[in-house]
Amino acid sequence: MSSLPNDEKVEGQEEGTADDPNHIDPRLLFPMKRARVSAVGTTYWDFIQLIAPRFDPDKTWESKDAVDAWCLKCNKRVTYQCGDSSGVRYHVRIRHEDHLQKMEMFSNGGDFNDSTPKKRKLSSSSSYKAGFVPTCDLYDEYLDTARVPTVAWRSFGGIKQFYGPVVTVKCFEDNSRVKELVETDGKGSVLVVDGGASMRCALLGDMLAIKAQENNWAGILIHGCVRDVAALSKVKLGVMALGSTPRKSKRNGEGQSQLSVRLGDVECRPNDLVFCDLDGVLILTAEQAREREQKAHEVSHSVSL
Ligand SMILES: O=C([O-])CC(=O)C(=O)O
Ligand SMILES: [Mg+2]
Repeated sequence: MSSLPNDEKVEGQEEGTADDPNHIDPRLLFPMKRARVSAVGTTYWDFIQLIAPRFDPDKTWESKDAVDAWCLKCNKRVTYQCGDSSGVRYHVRIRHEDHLQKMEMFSNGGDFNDSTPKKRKLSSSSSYKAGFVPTCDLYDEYLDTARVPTVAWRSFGGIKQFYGPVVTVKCFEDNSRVKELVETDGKGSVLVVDGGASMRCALLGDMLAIKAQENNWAGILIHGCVRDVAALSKVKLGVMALGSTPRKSKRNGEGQSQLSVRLGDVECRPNDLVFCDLDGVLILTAEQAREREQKAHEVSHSVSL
């Protein structure tokens, strides 16, 4: 897994670097303090530590400062962003299954306060608990049964990897529907906007992105343009688009939501599950997403019996 793009180079550091995937200066490592403990006393963080942005013996680092995580067993960097441990959970699930099986906590999506694994009702759409998985790992698993739009996406938001069930908007140079939707509760969904690839005006800027972040959208994917690029990069929201332009869009109440939309050479439907990161975009059908969830459920259930 690659490091996050906004990792900073460590100034004045003598050994190791904070952005080398295979080497770390041990002085940069610090434990995750808020790791919740499973029924059998283990956590996802038993051999994974957080990476501080620089060496400072006088500072007590917190998880919000971490630039990524480090697996002490694999000697490998693991993706981590404050508030999002899905990269760590994915790493433990894929590389340290034995540890995971001891934990008995996969069934409740990593919410370790509930120590008794329960049978979980499988949802039809919006609660995919398997967590973020890098798009290249998903591609290797699904090959071309997953949809990968042949589109030169650029990442504009402060969150570089995001995923969620799809809510669609189809519009052309009019962002009325986008504005309406970011003012509603996104429930962790990704807003997929088919803007007809228009480069003439921007369908999103920092104000609408902040609204989306406040209203629990995981991200916004725009087959079109954004603006306010400098400010957008500071908003803790996933935003990917084709490019940017200063020109704003119309707002004449045009456009439709929850239609099947087109992203370059692929179709994207409401309730598909979309994964976005710096490698691009990968879309699973709702059926594939349910199968994933079912598999995760079976693993956890066999563990908890
Ligand atoms: O208001 C718009 O249409 C886009 C924009 O500039 C913003 O969201 O900040
Ligand atoms: Mg603006």
